[in-house]
Amino acid sequence: ADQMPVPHGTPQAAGGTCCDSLAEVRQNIDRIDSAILKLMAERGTYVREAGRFKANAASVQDDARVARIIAKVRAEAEADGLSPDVAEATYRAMIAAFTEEEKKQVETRGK
Ligand SMILES: O=C(O)C(=O)C[C@]1(C(=O)O)C=C[C@@H](O)C=C1
Repeated sequence: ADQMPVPHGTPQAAGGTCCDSLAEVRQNIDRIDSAILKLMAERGTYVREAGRFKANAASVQDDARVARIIAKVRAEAEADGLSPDVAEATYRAMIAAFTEEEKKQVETRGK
């Protein structure tokens, strides 16, 4: 309904082979989101594992480690053709949420 009869410009995704419709664009975004979520779930299992090595909730947050992750993520994003700012914003939000979960885990575990 909100699609234009003729799209602007030429396709840029999948080596210029996609897409012919907004529906096709969104099918691909949904497919990629499912893959990202599986990787996030796997990442979460290792964040939980990191919690096993933290003495207490106050030591969960490691700002130096976060700074190293962000620097690496920005460089990799650049090399992959992804905006480093988009990558950094996404990672800061993701790490903040994982950090909260890890803090709760460490607070509530048996001593
Ligand atoms: O590397 C750690 O020590 C972690 O707990 C994992 C993680 C992350 O999500 O990458 C989470 C919290 C810390 O602030 C740093 C990094």
